[in-house]
Amino acid sequence: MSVEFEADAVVLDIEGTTSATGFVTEVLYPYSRERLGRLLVERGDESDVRRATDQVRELLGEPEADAARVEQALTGWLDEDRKATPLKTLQGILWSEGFARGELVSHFYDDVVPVLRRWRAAGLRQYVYSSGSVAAQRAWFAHSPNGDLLPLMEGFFDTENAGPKQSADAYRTITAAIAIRPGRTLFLSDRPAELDAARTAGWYTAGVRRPGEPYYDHGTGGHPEVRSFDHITVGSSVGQARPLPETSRGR
Ligand SMILES: CSCCC(=O)C(=O)COP(=O)(O)O
Ligand SMILES: [Mg+2]
Repeated sequence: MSVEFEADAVVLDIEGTTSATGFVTEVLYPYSRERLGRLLVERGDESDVRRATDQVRELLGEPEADAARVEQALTGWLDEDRKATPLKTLQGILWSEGFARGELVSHFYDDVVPVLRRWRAAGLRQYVYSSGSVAAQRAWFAHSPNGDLLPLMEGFFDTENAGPKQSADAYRTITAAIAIRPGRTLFLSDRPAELDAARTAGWYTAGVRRPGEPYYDHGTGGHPEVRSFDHITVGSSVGQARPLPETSRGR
């Protein structure tokens, strides 16, 4: 199915939307699992590590939890794929260093990068909103198989600077930060609950359903559905694209 939107900004989920969940769980997760323990023990004095460790203790309700207990909690959350902010902060540290060392290269579905280049050339403002930390997102875009994609992007949001992805308030926070009206912003995600929250905040939404992804069988919960970025047309008043007729607009 093809859908058309009249928007000035597009905000992208990563896992399941621009990129394969399998790559995240089979490449990135093991990479962080093998290194979390040493990070906690050897670099516990670094401000981001200390902040994340304190957040883990707070979530556990165990202010005295030692590094071993914190690591046990984090690996438990990794196993259940709980997208807890401190886990994502620590993973982001490890992944961004792995990308910088050339040990990791990100993954994008084939349709994504050409479309992002086209939208950017047309003047659309492009952002990311992912459970992965901003550090992880930036490294992901900087170290893609297509080279450095950071110049295509205007900004990055995660659960620390915006809030939980299933809360409408997070999308309101992003709206305030990017200074683009909610009715001119499109969110693309694989998860219906995230799309619901964005729609509650007044954004356009489209559910991305790709074969093999965990949410493929869940439907899009009534949101316009696409199987490829090639099936999305965005008309932008900041770019050169022509305005779309009212009748063909998706929502
Ligand atoms: C480069 S971000 C790493 C992926 C990740 O850890 C994650 O949780 C992505 O979740 P999303 O919100 O993008 O579905
Ligand atoms: Mg996702």
